[in-house]
Amino acid sequence: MRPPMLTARALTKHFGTAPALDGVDFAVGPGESVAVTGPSGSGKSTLLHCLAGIMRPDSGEVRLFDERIDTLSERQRSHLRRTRFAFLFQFGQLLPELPADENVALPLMLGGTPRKTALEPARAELRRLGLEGKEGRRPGELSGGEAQRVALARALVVRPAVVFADEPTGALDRATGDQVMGVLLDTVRELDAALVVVTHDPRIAARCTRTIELRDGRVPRGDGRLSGTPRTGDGAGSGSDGFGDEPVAVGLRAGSARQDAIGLPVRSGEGASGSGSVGPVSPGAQGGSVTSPVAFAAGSVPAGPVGRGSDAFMQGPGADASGMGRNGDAVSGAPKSGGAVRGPATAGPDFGPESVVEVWR
Ligand SMILES: Nc1ncnc2c1ncn2[C@@H]1O[C@H](COP(=O)(O)OP(=O)(O)OP(=O)(O)O)[C@@H](O)[C@H]1O
Repeated sequence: MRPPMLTARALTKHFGTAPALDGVDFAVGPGESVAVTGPSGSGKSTLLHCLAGIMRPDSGEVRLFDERIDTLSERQRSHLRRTRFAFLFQFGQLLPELPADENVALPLMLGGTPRKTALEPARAELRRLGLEGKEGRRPGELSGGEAQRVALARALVVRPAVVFADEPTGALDRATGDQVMGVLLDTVRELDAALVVVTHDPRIAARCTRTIELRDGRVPRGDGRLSGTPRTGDGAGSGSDGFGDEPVAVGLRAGSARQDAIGLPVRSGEGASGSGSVGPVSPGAQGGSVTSPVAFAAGSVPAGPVGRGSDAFMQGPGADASGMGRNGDAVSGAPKSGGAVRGPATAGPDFGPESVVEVWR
C-alpha cells in the first residue's frame, strides 16, 4: 500500500458559532482523483482552503507526506502552494494581458526561474496539451477550451504533488469539458500526483477514483469521517491502491483565484469577505509595467462567503469587484507585452520579498 500524499485529521473550522467543518478526516494518494460534492454551504470550499494551506483549521492537522503544513508560517505555506500545489478553477485564472506561454511560465518565474528558461517548459506543456501555435495568444484570443487548457498547462508546469480543481469544466461545453477533464486525469496519473476536484457534475465525479459527499461540514455516514467511494472510471486504477477502504475527505474550491493559483501568499484574515477594491486595468499600454494583477498582489484569503461558486473568480483584473474585490486585492496596472511585472508594495505584514516579483524581459 502506498502512503497517502495529503492527509487531514479531525479538521474543524468555525465561522462564528456554526461549524463549517466538523471533524473531517482526509487522505488522497498518488495518482488518485477525488471528487468532492455536496450542497451549497456544506463545507467544500472551507475544506479546500484548509487542505491547500490557504486557511488554518481551528483544530486538527493537515500533512503533505509527513510534513505538517497547517502549522507552517504564512510564507512557508505560500511557498508550498506555489511549488507543490496547483489550482484550476472554472475560469478567471489567466492574466489577460499576458500571452499563453507567459501565463504558463508565470509560476516558474515567480519561483525565480529566468523568463527565457521558464518559457521552454511552458511551451512544451502547451504543445503537450495540443496548443502548439497558440503560444503567443492572449486569453481573449483563445476559445474557452483552449484557455482552460492554458490554465491547465500553468497548473501542471510546476509538476505539482496535488492539483486542486474547482468546477474546472463548468464554463465549457460538454465535449470540451470532457476533453479537458480527460487531459487533467491523464496528467495527474502520469505525474503520480493527486487530484481533488470539487464538482456538481456527476459525470465528472464518475470519472474520478472516488467521490466524497460533504453535508454540514461532515460526511453523512461516519462520525465526521469522510468516506470515499472507489470508482472505476478514468481515475480509477492507479490511485486506488490502498485507499479504497480508507476514510477520505476532500475539499475544494478556490479562493482568490489567481493568487492561489500560483501560490502567492494570502493574509491570515481567513475567510474574510474582503472589502478591498479592484481597480480597472487600463488596457492597451505596451511595454509598460504591470503593477500587479491580483496574482502578484496576494490579497487576503479568498473567499468569502461561502456558498459562492467559482463564478467568483473573475476573468481579469477589475472584471468584477464581487469576485476579486472581496479578497481585498488591489489591482491596478497596465497590460503589456514587455516590461516589468511587479507586485504590490502594499501587501500585508506577512508579505516579504516573494510577494514582490519583477520579471524583466
Ligand atoms: N468567511 C466566512 N464567514 C462566515 N461564514 C462562512 C465563511 N466562509 C464560509 N462560511 C460558512 O461556512 C459554511 C461552509 O461554507 P463553504 O464555502 O465551505 O461551503 P461550500 O460547500 O463550498 O458551498 P458552495 O457549494 O455554495 O460554494 C457555510 O455555512 C458558510 O456560510
